[in-house]
Parts: sequence; C-alpha cells; structure tokens
Amino acid sequence: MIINESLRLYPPATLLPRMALEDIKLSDLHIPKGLSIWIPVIAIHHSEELWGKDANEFKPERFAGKSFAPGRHFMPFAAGPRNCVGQSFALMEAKIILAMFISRFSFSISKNYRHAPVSVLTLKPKHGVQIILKPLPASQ
Ligand code: HEM
Repeated sequence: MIINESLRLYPPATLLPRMALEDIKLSDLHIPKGLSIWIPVIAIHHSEELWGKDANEFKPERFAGKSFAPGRHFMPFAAGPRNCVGQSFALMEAKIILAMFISRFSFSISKNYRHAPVSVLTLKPKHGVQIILKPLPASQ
C-alpha cells in the first residue's frame, strides 16, 4: 500500500507518449490516424475527481482492500501491451529493500530536506532525500 501510494503521488514516468496508428472512435471522440497523444499520468494520479478531495495527501490506506486495475486510473507502470516489463521485478526489489530497512533502522526525515519533485525525463527529488537512519537495538 505504501509503495502503491508513493507511485501514485510521484510516478517516475509522469507522461506517456502514444500515437494512433489508425483512425479510432471512442464514444463521441474521433482520434485520427497519426495523432500524437500524451497520457498525463501525474494529473490522473492527482485527480480529485478520481481519488477524492484528499487526492494530494499521502494515504496508503486508500489501497487497502481495493484493486486499482492497471490501465484505469492507477498506471505507474503504464498499461496494455507496452507496459513495463520490469514491473514485478521493480516492486519485488522495492519491497525487499523496504523490509530490510524497517527491520534494521528507524528513520526520520532530515530538517535539511526540501520537498521539490522535479520532472527531468523521470520524476525525481531535486535536492535529494536526506534521511536520518538510526539502527534498531537488535541490529547494533
Ligand atoms: C519503479 C520502477 C519502474 C517504473 C515506475 C517503470 C515504469 C515504466 C513505464 C511507465 C513504462 C512504459 C513507458 C511507455 O510506454 O512510454 C516502462 C517500460 C519499460 N520498463 Fe519500466 N519501470 C520501472 C522499472 C523497470 C525495471 C526495473 C525494468 C527492467 C528490469 C524496466 C524495464 C522496462 C522496459 C524494458 C520497458 C519497455 C517495455 C516495452 O516498450 O514493451 N522497468 N516502465
């Protein structure tokens, strides 16, 4: 839930470029062949209409017991036939690293941290993320 919520608020791929290879009719919408389409992942992930008034808040519990099918309004790894082939690997890696950290350290954010996400090809913290790690008693 924590990883999903982090990927919702800060999707590394904020925009997904696509191109219509043929004329497409979506309800009343006509998409002509050759049209370049940019899927605004970060705007979809922050939409109050889709996520509620608290859309900009970090609330991992919003993923509890719900399945947000990829391709609907949660798409950090894109969706469809060209979605991320590394998705399972990336999620497994994040879970293992997080589990190793929380079993050995308590952590808090440094007072030097400045929240400044910036999109330079992918979304990243402009000034880094300064975290203070303290070993838990059992691991000293
Ligand atoms: C949190 C980590 C990751 C995120 C958020 C992510 C996100 C994405 C997204 C959004 C796409 C689709 C891009 C597009 O269609 O324009 C993509 C494609 C891809 N990703 Fe990832 N990715 C992650 C990690 C990884 C890892 C660890 C690997 C490899 C081990 C990987 C390999 C790929 C490949 C090969 C594609 C191209 C797939 C294709 O075009 O058919 N990704 N990724």
